Parts: sequence; C-alpha cells; structure tokens
Amino acid sequence: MSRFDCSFDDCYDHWDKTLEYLPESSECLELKTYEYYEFEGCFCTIKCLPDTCLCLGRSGTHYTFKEQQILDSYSICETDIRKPIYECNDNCGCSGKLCGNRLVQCGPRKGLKIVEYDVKGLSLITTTSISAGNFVCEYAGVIITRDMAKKRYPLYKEKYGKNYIFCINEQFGEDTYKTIIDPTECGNIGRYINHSCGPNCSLYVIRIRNGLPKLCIFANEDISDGDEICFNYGDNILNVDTKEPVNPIHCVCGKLNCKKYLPFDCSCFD
Ligand SMILES: C[S@@+](CC[C@H](N)C(=O)[O-])C[C@H]1O[C@@H](n2cnc3c(N)ncnc32)[C@H](O)[C@@H]1O
Repeated sequence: MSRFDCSFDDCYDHWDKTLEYLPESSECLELKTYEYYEFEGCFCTIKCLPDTCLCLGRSGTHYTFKEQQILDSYSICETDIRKPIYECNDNCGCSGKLCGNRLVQCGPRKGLKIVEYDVKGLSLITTTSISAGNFVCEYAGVIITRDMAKKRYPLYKEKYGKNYIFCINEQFGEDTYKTIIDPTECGNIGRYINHSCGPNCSLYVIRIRNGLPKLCIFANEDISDGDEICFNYGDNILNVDTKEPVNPIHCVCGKLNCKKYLPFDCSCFD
C-alpha cells in the first residue's frame, strides 16, 4: 500500500447505507470546544525530527517506519502512552508526502470488511495481514455531551439492542478529560469492532489539526488475513460496591482470560 492511494471506498462497499458515513470524528453543534482552536504547525522543512519538530515535541509517542512512502511500513512506537499523540497537519512546514508524522489522516487501511460473524452480531475483519503496530482505523463518530449520552443510551438500547457509545478518559496532570463518541447513526467502520478480553488491537488517542481527540485502533500483534479485529472496551466489569457486573451482557470473546461480561463506563451516562 503506498502512502497516498488510501481511500474510503474500500470500506464503504460494506457499509450499511442507512447510516451516515463519517470518515473522521467531529463535534456536535452543542459542543464545539475543540474545532475552534487550531494548533500551531511545525516549522520543519521536508522531514520532522523529534528534537526539532513542534508536533513531535508535543507527542508522547511517535511512528517509526521502514519506508517513508509506504503506509504499511509505519508502526506506532510507545515512549510514554500517558501523553497524547499529535500528527503534523496542513499548518506545518514539512512536506505532506515525506513527513513521517502523518498516518491516521491518510485514512483507514484497505481490506477491512464488515461481516456477520457470530452471536456478537456484525464484526470487522481484515482481508489482508496486518503487522504489529500498524494503524487499522479510527473509531469515528459524533462527539456528544454527557447529557446527550444519557438521553440517547436508553433510546438506542431499545432500538438497536447494542451500545456503540464509547467514552475516552484522558489524564492531564490532576485533571481527567472525558470525551464521548457516538457512532450509532453517524460513524465509520470502527463501530463494528467488537470487544475482546485478549484483543489483537489497542487504542491510542491522536490529535491532528486541533484538540479534537481521535480514538485510533492499532494492531498490537501480527494479525492474519481473515481474523476479526477487536479491542478491549475497558476495565469496568464489576461495580466496586455491589460486585455485580456493570453491564449484564455476557462476553463471548472466547479468550481463556475472559472476564465474562462486557466492560461499561457508567460515568459517561451519569
Ligand atoms: C460497538 S458494537 C460492535 C458491533 C456490533 N457487534 C454490531 O453488530 O453492530 C458493540 C456491541 O456489540 C456486541 N459485542 C461486542 N463485543 C462483544 C463480545 N465480546 N461479546 C458479546 N457481545 C459483544 C454488544 O452487543 C455490544 O453492545
């Protein structure tokens, strides 16, 4: 896969046309907190280096690559996963084609397919092999307020019998920032990724032009052609007081270390 032949058409082929396809997350009108303020771009010429590039300097993590022009040769390199990741963008001086700090903005990888797999309902599989560290896709949807999540959750549960609303908690010093993503009626192929207690993918929060957090899925091991893509939805399995499952849906991931129930972040809906 070369760096700039990535398109959404491949994924769109398998998309349920009754839903609105959103290639990347965006904020609902009621929120509009992130998109107003654009980051200052870096002043690098052609190539970005960690010591001099403003964007890489802000990041806790960066990409490594064998061949700069080949997207598949990019992998995520963890240095400090507590810090957010910032990609270079249109405000930067570096060359879009040669900059090694642009990956998520090139779109989801090719060969992802939505299939009816098992009792989990629809699932996302890959029809090509994926190397550990490669980018898979964003879990894209509309970023909504907590009040909206609270109202929508029971309505969706009744209508679809499933939950697609996902909550990210980011720690900045003493403060925890909560972002709620709703891909239920407006999202991308990420909404079909199921939970596993022993997942083959991990989540990273990545920012590109502004503070809007993008929930990005990366392979955490080599994944074979035909395998289902899955990530861990979270750690909240049992209520700390009652020891009852916070979400009574039985997990059917089939892993030896399966925690029996799907994780659920109640704090999105309080
Ligand atoms: C984000 S959606 C994933 C796509 C979904 N399977 C579909 O058919 O559209 C999350 C929902 O999928 C189902 N699900 C995901 N992972 C599961 C698992 N490990 N065990 C059982 N159900 C699962 C649950 O119904 C959950 O609310």
